[in-house]
Amino acid sequence: MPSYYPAALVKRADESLIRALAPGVPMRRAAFGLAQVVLRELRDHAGGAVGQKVWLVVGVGDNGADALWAGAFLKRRGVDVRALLLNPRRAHPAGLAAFRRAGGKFVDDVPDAPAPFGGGPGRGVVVDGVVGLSGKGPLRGHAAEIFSRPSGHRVVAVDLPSGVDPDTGAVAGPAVTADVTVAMGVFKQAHALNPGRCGRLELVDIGYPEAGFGPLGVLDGARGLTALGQERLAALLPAPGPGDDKYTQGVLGVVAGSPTYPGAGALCASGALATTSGMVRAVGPGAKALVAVHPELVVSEDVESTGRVNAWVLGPGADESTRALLLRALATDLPVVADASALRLVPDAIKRRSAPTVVTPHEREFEAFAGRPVGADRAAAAAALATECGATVLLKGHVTIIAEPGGQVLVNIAGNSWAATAGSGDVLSGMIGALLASAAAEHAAPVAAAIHSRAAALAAGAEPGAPITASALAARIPDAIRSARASGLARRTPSVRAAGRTGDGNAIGSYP
Ligand SMILES: NC(=O)C1=CN([C@@H]2O[C@H](COP(=O)(O)OP(=O)(O)OC[C@H]3O[C@@H](n4cnc5c(N)ncnc54)[C@H](OP(=O)(O)O)[C@@H]3O)[C@@H](O)[C@H]2O)[C@@H](O)CC1
Ligand SMILES: Nc1ncnc2c1ncn2[C@@H]1O[C@H](COP(=O)(O)OP(=O)(O)O)[C@@H](O)[C@H]1O
Repeated sequence: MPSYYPAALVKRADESLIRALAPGVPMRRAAFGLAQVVLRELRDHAGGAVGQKVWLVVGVGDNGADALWAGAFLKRRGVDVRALLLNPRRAHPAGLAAFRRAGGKFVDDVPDAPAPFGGGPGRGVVVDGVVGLSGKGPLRGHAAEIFSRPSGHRVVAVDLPSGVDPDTGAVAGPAVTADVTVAMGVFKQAHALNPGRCGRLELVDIGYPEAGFGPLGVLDGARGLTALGQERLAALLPAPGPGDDKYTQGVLGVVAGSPTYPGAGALCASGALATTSGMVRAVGPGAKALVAVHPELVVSEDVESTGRVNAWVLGPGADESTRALLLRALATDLPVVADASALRLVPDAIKRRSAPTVVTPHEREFEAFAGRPVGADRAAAAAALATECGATVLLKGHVTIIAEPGGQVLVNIAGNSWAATAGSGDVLSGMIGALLASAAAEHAAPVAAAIHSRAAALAAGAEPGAPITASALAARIPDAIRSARASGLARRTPSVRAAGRTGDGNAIGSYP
């Protein structure tokens, strides 16, 4: 079951839900859930709810109606709620009537909170009810003006931050940056693809059956993006058993580092060594320098004289002197991770492969390798390249997209940005390689990405964290694996109502 759905499917599912329940029931549940979140925000950031201010910025659709119904609930709880109707003639009639009946007031603007922007009196909540599932393009007119200036209030988005594309998460102009986004019923793709605009995620149960969508049908078998979750991650992490030795867990060959870039090779090897208790072989002109840093590596001169390996990592820190070696490894029928210099030096040989291949570009490498920029729809761009090349494409970033050649797309939401440091990609490719050589080969890329983000968080330390090096990240891989295995074992299946973004935001799923 995916966890993040395309908007068109959710609209159809909402229609089925309305038919299955009494009309208005899903929306009243949505509004009640929204009101609860706003009350919590007021208590946490404005010192209480009674008498505190909430501004509803209301568009013309059901998203605005959610805001108005929530405003009516809040008014009855003693909150001072005011609605700004962006288009008064087209505002949702029933929502408007409910808000009026509750004694809500109407305003023409949202005043800024008194400076400084600390918590306490004067600071309220602005509810973004401009657009939700049917939103297209940037915010316009008055809505653009309101949400473009930092008002000092907390911003709570209804379902989706307006101005953010519901399916791609792309922003093409003015858009809401929410502190909290209250998703109705199910998460949409933008919740995974643009966490920076969504802020904290809350999910409201509007009546979908908890154990799936069978009775409603519409979302059954749907494609979207699905959270990997702690239990799944823990289950996918390999661990040696009583019958294992260093060979049976998978042997990885690494062609990384060179006289020009010795450091990248060392970092790649550190990622690989920390992710498997099997064996890592270093091959090529950079190998001798690597063994000086990592004595566990088994070194050889070239691909032919290397003992048996189960997978290759090719490219981090490689230079022109490794080209022939890269081509020989690519010519084998073993699984390969092609990263960094390999993508630049031997792109055609990578694209020609029929054996399992993972390419791991960041956006600039993607453009050079694919011959076109990533564009606004990162998931679709990665999916298209994966289909074209018949390879797994791991597009790096805060949200890492992992697209499989068969159309499945996996997503890892880092949850923190400390991994944005030189060399951390080299560590990642080593990690993927180690898993690709192991029994966990099928999910090597998303599992490695999830552990990589977790290791970065551990290296950065407790909030608010501190800058890390790629070496520090690699040093925390064992802790990341240990904690992932432990929390997966401890965690029970979360209920829909309790679910929010998972701590590390790891997701695995498919793209239409
Ligand atoms: N039905 C239910 O029971 C439930 C519904 N739910 C809620 O309904 C929401 C979906 O509501 P919705 O489909 O009515 O559309 P919505 O997103 O409010 O857009 C309205 C109109 O705005 C316009 N517009 C588009 N882009 C724009 C822009 N950039 N700037 C300005 N205007 C723009 C465009 O109209 P147009 O201008 O094209 O005429 C569009 O049709 C969903 O997200 C959830 O919150 C939940 O409570 C669950 C139960
Ligand atoms: N803003 C960010 N938040 C979280 N992770 C990030 C961010 N930017 C980059 N990363 C991660 O850091 C790593 C950087 O890889 P890459 O760009 O190849 O660096 P290098 O080439 O220096 O090793 C990738 O795993 C990527 O997903």
